[in-house]
Amino acid sequence: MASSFLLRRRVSSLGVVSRSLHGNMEHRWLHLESRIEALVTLFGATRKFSSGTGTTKFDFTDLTCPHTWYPNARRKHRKVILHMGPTNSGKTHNALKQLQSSSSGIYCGPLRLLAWEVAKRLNKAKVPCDLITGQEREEVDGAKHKAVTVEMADVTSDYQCAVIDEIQMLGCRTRGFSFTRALLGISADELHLCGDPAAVPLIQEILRVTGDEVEVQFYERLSPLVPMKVPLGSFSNIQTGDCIVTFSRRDIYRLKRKIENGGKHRCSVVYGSLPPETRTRQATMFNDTSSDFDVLVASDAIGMGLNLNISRIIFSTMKKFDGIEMRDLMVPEIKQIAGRAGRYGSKFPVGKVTCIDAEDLPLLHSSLESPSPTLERAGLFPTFDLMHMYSRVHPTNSLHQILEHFLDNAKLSENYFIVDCEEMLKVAAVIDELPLGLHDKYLFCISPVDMGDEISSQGLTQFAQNYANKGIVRLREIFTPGTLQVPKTQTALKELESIHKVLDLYVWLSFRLEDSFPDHELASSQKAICNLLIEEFLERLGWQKPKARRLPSRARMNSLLSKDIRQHL
Ligand SMILES: Nc1ncnc2c1ncn2[C@@H]1O[C@H](COP(=O)(O)OP(=O)(O)OP(=O)(O)O)[C@@H](O)[C@H]1O
Ligand SMILES: [Mg+2]
Repeated sequence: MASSFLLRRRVSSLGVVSRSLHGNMEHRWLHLESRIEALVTLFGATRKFSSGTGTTKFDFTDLTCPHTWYPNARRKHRKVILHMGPTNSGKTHNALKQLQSSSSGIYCGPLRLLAWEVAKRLNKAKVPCDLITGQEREEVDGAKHKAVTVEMADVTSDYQCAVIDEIQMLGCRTRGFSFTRALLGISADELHLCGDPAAVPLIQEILRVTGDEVEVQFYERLSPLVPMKVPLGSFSNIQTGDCIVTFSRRDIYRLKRKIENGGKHRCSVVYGSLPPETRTRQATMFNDTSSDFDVLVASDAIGMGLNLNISRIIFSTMKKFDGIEMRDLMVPEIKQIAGRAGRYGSKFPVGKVTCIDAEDLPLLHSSLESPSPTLERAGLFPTFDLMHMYSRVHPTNSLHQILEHFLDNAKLSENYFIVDCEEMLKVAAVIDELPLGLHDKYLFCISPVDMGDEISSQGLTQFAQNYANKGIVRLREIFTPGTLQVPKTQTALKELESIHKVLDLYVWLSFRLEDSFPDHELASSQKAICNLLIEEFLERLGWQKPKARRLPSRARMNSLLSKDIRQHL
């Protein structure tokens, strides 16, 4: 499988970027320069800015007034409606009703899956809606509505209505700043925020300086959630509609096999590094009562985003490795996951929740009874414009140095924290070696690369090197179509998931540097093939009823793929 990607760690000679190949960038730079001048004006006439002499009185690291970064939104008197309540209480449903009946609008969600679902819902209701995520642009004729992932929220257009879902994520250590940006920056007459009541005081405090009108609506759960007094005990007690929650992929596959070996149930799986398309299809199979897949084994990736017909959530553990240490699950995590059981309107109107081991029950019960701790601060990150202005005054600084400077010196009001940008720093350390402009470097830094994944990080390095050297990155230079296979082991599966991440990264870059990453179609079709091969692996794994295999793998794939994609097989 690894031979599919000829990833090289180093390219010996670094060429000079061909400007002609970057023609489309020139226009963007001119536009950026004028925006920067406008920003300098906006930040106050009393502060002096001089890029020519290298002296300035402008404090770029003063981030105490982030609401002033968004003049469009500040010109509006926004009506902000907070829909606050537990999971499954109809918050998003009600906000979407407003969006649907507005003349123009935008939905911003934390996940691609949520944006897909909203675009589908609006289009079905005959409200044309574009879908825009980092990796998708599906434009619908006449659309005045958009469903986007929060990072893609547009803060330059005007909307009648906007929705930001799962707004409590503004406290997220890494992605919080995107929610803060949407909250402060979206220019809409009506802004609907859906989420956990723990975010209410902070949002009210943040919006105190914007002049917006704020109204809070509290919601109750639409269906009961019953914490069980008894643990699952034996696996023979697993029933149709159960969802077993665990946090490592190894445990997910171990539990799937264990349950399927019992001979009574088949398991769909959902976890973070599965491609989103595969996650959706696994969820669809679980929801479909006519399929064999009646039990779900999942990580906390089900906490948000998927509509699942779960009867009972069963925690296999109440501990999780958070990248640094094994720790107990926190109250909001437990409530978010447990709340998935008993979705309103599904065939399981009462949700139940328990653990495999009796010793975990006290933590489960106490957490479900506790309110989530109040959010204290929202994530913030300097805009690219600020970093660019700083770099004009300190032209020798690398992006890594610029980022570190902002991290070390940022001045913040008490409502904000600077988000963790470890991942960006890792990319910057690689990219700073290349002859690229600041904007290009920044683009690679904010790309959806997983630097903890060796194949994914090597993919990024090679894309950046080829881009810097030649100005054009052909997918075939590092990837040989036709070599992907159904994985036979979990190691091979993990590798295929990583290859999917690299292809996803290519697609992401192709939307931003269209001329330099021209193989958008090929990358998309190879991604689709990865999804099918991963699904084929999942179907082959574990116990199977004799009738379970419907079609031989190649025939099934051909039946699902378009002619365009089949030619790459
Ligand atoms: N008034 C309603 N009529 C019909 N269905 C509804 C209504 N309100 C909510 N639902 C359905 O109930 C389910 C839960 O609603 P919704 O997704 O809005 O909850 P939520 O509070 O946003 O939950 P979460 O915290 O999980 O995001 C959805 O399937 C939704 O379509
Ligand atoms: Mg919701």
